[in-house]
Amino acid sequence: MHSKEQISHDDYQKTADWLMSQTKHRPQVAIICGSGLGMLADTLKCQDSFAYSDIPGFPQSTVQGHAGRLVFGELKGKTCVCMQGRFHMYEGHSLCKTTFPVRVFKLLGVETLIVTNAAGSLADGLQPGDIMIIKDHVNFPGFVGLNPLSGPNDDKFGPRFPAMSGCYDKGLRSTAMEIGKQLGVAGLMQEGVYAMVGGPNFESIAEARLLHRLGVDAVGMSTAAEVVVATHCGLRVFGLSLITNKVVKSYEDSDSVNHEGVLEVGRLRSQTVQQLVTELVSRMEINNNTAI
Ligand SMILES: O=P(O)(O)O[C@@H]1C[C@H](O)[C@@H](CO)O1
Ligand SMILES: Nc1nc2[nH]cnc2c(=O)[nH]1
Repeated sequence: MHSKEQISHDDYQKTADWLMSQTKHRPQVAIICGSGLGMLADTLKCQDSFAYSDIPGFPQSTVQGHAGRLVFGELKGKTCVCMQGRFHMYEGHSLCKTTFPVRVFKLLGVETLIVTNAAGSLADGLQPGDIMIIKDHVNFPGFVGLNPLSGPNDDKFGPRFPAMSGCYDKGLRSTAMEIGKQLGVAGLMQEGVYAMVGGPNFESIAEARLLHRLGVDAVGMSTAAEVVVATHCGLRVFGLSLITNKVVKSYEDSDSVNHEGVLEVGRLRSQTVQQLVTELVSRMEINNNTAI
């Protein structure tokens, strides 16, 4: 299922055309909300929102904490589109389906993608409630050929062999750290490496130890595939992980992670994440690139 499914340029274009026929908003920034972080969409003014089930070609969200709505609106003078709910491999979607919205955003004229997620920390210095600014990722599904760019390359979006060095924009990362200082939350923030695994199970202790030894700071079940597709089509990317739990690395530790706990930390930190993203969008420079 994962390697065979192909989506044509026309399929992405049809969805983009439908959305442009339904809203006057022409977004410059897209935001993908992670588990428990859907409230980011609530900050948009003059909203037009669409249930995923009403959008032609869109996959459906099946995970608790992912509302399944695409929200357009204004944030600090920038036009944004916000995914209240994302798609994961473990839901049974192919990777090109999980990343379908990213290419639609490109066709809508989006220049910058903000990705957020809930993640478990491997790094000893990252505690639940901390915010990790993603400086790089490890795309584990890609190691075994599960890559959204597999199959014939669509040259209209980008090159066959895209570089991934520098895929998380350095300028946006340092602006975010600066904003953290001004908001008085610098103590909660640090940069780190995110790893995407397939899920849906959380890590065994041996897997956690392996990830830690490999230099992974936080692990989750999304994001890297979206960023690969965004980078391929030339979007500027900013990513953050809300650390919702520590990944258990010791056989003596009786802690155990669950999805409700993940959502709860999302609720507790929602306002801080919202302030950080709002201020980042406010300071962004937009080039007004034309859509493909
Ligand atoms: O959509 P994200 O990556 O934020 O969701 C994480 C990974 C799983 O979907 C879920 C586990 O609680 O949270
Ligand atoms: N794989 C993984 N995903 C998460 N999402 C939130 N916490 C975790 C975690 O500990 N592991």
